[in-house]
Amino acid sequence: MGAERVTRRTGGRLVVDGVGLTLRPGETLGLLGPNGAGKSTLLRLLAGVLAPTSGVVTLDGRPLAEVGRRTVARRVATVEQHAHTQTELTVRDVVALGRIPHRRAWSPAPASGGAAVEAALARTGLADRASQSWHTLSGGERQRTQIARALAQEPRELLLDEPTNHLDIQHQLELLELVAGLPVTTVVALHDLNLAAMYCDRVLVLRDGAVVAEGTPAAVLTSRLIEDVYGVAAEVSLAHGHPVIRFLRPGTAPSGTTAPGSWPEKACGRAQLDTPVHDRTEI
Ligand SMILES: Nc1ncnc2c1ncn2[C@@H]1O[C@H](COP(=O)(O)OP(=O)(O)OP(=O)(O)O)[C@@H](O)[C@H]1O
Repeated sequence: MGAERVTRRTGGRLVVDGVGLTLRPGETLGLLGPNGAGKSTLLRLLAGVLAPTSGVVTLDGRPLAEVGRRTVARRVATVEQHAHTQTELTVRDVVALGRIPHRRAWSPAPASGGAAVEAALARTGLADRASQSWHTLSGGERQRTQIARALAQEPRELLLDEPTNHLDIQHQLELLELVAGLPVTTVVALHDLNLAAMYCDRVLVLRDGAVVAEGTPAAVLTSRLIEDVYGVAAEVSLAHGHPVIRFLRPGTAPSGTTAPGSWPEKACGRAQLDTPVHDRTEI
């Protein structure tokens, strides 16, 4: 899957601005950037749900329009931020929706949902919830059900929009562990830079719809980039080969120093004032 100079204009504004990307088979690419940067829109363009204003999205080097809707529907699974249903469905029913693109016309759905559905339920820890009504699930359980639906589809490309929303820390880690371990090419929009650093092979940072950085988390997630793109001061260190980001409260100096105006300055005197606040550790 790839994108060549993909642009999307909405409401007279460039929401996605000339994005190019080439996904490597099996990799997990993190899509980063502040609110409104264009992450969700780019995911929808990659999924073929939205059409680019200009540029082209490709699957195996062919434009999506040439590949055909049915093939795209089988190959590419998406998990959007907010899933709703008016219908009374069980967890298993929702997960079984993932099989629809694989069904031949007019063939009935298997009564149990089939092996792919059961495997997806088991992988997401929902097997014992399979008969529960979707409407009674917690936010996190709903999120996991959507992931299970995407897995039941047995896609080759998986597009996830902030899948860790609503999940407690254990389930955030488990979900990304699961996603990163799948033999599936994955693009995942994330707000948590530490999770991106832990689980993504590469990250792509968007700002105002345009790519501002792309590469391994260690190469991209520097304190300078975080300050530049998010306007937030951070210290970045390396642990187990990936960056660990510690955000600093506004006006706080890096560890080992003290920001002017904070209490030790008064206690320790003038020397502390000479430490520049912007001199932060960068890997
Ligand atoms: N249908 C629309 N009409 C007008 N503006 C839109 C439309 N869809 C998206 N936008 C705008 O496009 C920009 C990008 O939105 P998008 O949802 O892609 O950003 P995002 O990076 O996913 O944001 P977030 O992190 O907040 O989810 C936003 O400023 C949004 O308001």
